[in-house]
Amino acid sequence: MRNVTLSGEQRLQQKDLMRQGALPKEIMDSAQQIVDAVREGKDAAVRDFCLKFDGACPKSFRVPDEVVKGALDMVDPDFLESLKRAYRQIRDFHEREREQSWFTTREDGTILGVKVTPVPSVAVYVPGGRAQYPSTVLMDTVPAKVAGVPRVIMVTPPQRDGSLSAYTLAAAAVAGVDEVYAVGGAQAIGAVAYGTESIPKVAKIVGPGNAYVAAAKRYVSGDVGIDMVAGPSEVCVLADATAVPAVVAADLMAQAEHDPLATCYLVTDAPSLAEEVEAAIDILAGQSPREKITRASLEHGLVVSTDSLDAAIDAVNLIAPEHLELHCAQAFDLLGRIQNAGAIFVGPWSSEPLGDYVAGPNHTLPTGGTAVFSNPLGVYDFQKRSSVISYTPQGLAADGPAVQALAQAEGLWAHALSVGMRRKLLEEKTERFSDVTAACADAMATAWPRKLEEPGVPNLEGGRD
Ligand SMILES: NC(=O)c1ccc[n+]([C@@H]2O[C@H](COP(=O)([O-])OP(=O)(O)OC[C@H]3O[C@@H](n4cnc5c(N)ncnc54)[C@H](O)[C@@H]3O)[C@@H](O)[C@H]2O)c1
Ligand SMILES: N[C@H](CO)Cc1c[nH]c[nH+]1
Ligand SMILES: [Zn+2]
Repeated sequence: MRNVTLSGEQRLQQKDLMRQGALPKEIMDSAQQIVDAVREGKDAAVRDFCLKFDGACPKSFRVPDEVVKGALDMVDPDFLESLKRAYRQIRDFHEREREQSWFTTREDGTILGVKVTPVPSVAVYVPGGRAQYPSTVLMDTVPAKVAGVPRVIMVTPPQRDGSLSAYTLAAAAVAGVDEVYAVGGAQAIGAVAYGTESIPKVAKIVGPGNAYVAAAKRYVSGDVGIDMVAGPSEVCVLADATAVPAVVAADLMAQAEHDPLATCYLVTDAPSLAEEVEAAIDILAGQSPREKITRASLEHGLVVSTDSLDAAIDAVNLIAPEHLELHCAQAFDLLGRIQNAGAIFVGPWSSEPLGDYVAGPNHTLPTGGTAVFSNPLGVYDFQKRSSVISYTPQGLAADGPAVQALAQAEGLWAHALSVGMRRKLLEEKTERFSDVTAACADAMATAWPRKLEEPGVPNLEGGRD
């Protein structure tokens, strides 16, 4: 790992962060080319990329429903029991996020509110390149189902033999995915963003993936909704002298083993901790079947050593990691000072993999510094809000003059007319909207009922003239 040592008033700078997670330009370019080719060439293009990047392509991208359900009988009972435990806890957590429609009635009878509607169709991306992710099937699908999304389709890359993992399919059956397609990478994102002969276009794409998937999602956003940039995994451990080096090492390695582009940070004000953690990593990584990926990732990891907890916390907030672990005495007391992190694991017992699998909060989280403005995937990502506005004649009479004055200031005559015409109908004691002729005759007078006073001219360089 690289080392940055800060002392006194020194603080971590953006230039100290290599930001592997922030999607390199070559990957953005490559993802764009793949998406454009799929938009143009549809199934045939998807098939070419599938063969090129996954080494195999199934005859049909759609996985028959009976194959999905059949996977439940193929997997180990212990796995299935654990999967169902995870499902229940994820569901319980996300039920709390569901937003309800609400309405309020003013004294004049006017009703205002918010109508909540599920997104009509979503594609959940489930990664499947360097590992299988049945846990991500649950994390992506449960909030969609809690929100009431009527069509949830899942896309995930085929394995080298063109099949899908029984674990992943069993998770799709437990979570209630409506349709499964064996297609992954940027080509899957292009396919569900624009549609092909056999893969449907959806309204929104969610879920994590490697840098190609994240880059493709960013590229198609706008033409289709996306949740966030959830790219290669990240963890930041904030540790003081109470931290146990081997435990910190295991937690860094737990994210490093996802992807050579995963990024690990250790931020500490304890003088010898970093060396002890690195020594523990050396021993432990040698035993991992994923040693190569783990070491490749840790090579660009960063250790930030500080001589104060304040500088350490500032560094964490600048990093804005996907996952933050607080290995500190009185860890809960630090929570209020953490501004930027996708998920915060408080205290030494809160192993990040608990959050990956079973705790309940979502493990699809913002990466590459986007935790400064993004949220964990949640039910809110699958719900849209429409404002509801229903006026009574009394409400119109009360608010109408303000609308007309504001419309007049904006020079929007018909806006004022729209309200003025209704006021005229009220004045004439008729609520018959079909009888507008009389109101029209008086339209100008009603639209600009009173000349506004000319305002002064603001001096844009400061002060008032
Ligand atoms: N941020 C989160 O919430 C979160 C959650 C879970 C996993 N993850 C991350 O998801 C990722 C999973 O990655 P993965 O690779 O295992 O699976 P993946 O499904 O994301 O990516 C595999 C696909 O990438 C494409 N690909 C591979 N090499 C390519 C190349 N050179 N050019 C173009 N396309 C190429 C292929 O189409 C392949 O099917 C990891 O980075 C992991 O850290 C993130
Ligand atoms: N740590 C990943 C999010 O960055 C989620 C995950 C799934 N399985 C194991 N881990
Ligand atoms: Zn993980």
